[in-house]
Amino acid sequence: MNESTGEVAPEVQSILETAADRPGGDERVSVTPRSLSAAFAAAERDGRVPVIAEVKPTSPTTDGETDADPVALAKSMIDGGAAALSVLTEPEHFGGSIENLQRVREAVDVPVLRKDFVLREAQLDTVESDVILLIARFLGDDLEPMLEAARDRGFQVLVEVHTKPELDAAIDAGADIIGINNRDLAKLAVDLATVERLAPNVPDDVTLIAESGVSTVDDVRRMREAGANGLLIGSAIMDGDPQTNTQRLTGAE
Ligand SMILES: O=C(O)c1ccccc1NCC(=O)[C@H](O)[C@H](O)COP(=O)(O)O
Repeated sequence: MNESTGEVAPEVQSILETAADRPGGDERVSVTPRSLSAAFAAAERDGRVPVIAEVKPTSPTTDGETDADPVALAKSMIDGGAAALSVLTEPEHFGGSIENLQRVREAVDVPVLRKDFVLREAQLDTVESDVILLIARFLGDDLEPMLEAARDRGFQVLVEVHTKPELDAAIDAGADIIGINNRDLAKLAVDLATVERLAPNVPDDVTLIAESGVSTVDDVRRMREAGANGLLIGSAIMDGDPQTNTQRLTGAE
């Protein structure tokens, strides 16, 4: 783990410890990705808010765990208008799996984000996805080499930030898709003002994604007004009927 991690909630400390122990893939992956920007543009043309809907069986801040079939969940999110999907592959704290990602990506034709805590280059080779998440806080000085290593394999890279220094680091590293996480991993508290505060510092040619804590149509509008090109939404879609929930949120404008 990188020195720059700083203080994090005990749940996140546990996530990082298990992530550090997880092996990488045996062979270098080579991805031909489905374009996230094309998927967002298609959604905009249809009048849908570009939403990356997340298959998230559980999390440290969720009660219980769903045993619903991830492929059925994914298809209902797409029927609800999701432009892209995110699939948790972290097993211990989020109930995710590599198999879930593989099955979902095979079953749909939209871009699929691998949502995990990737800390080392070899972990990029665990499985193919169209987009991969790198979290600036956990990578520190390794962010730029990891971004390059991911792009060399064909991945589109979503770099997640929560603070202005992390945003500056992401921009310096050359990130062209940046997710501002409204969830503070030090306390697990969510504050939508995070996106509002940081978004004005994001260059116009960067695709900006508002992550976490978006529950209502008003939240969607608030994040869009702050400048988000797309939104990553998990709990509010998973809680109840995923198709109806996705339809409500993608139809917010
Ligand atoms: O969701 C959590 O409880 C969580 C706890 C600790 C670290 C990360 C966590 N979430 C990861 C995510 O990035 C979210 O799943 C994603 O942004 C969607 O958030 P939400 O719409 O609030 O479910």
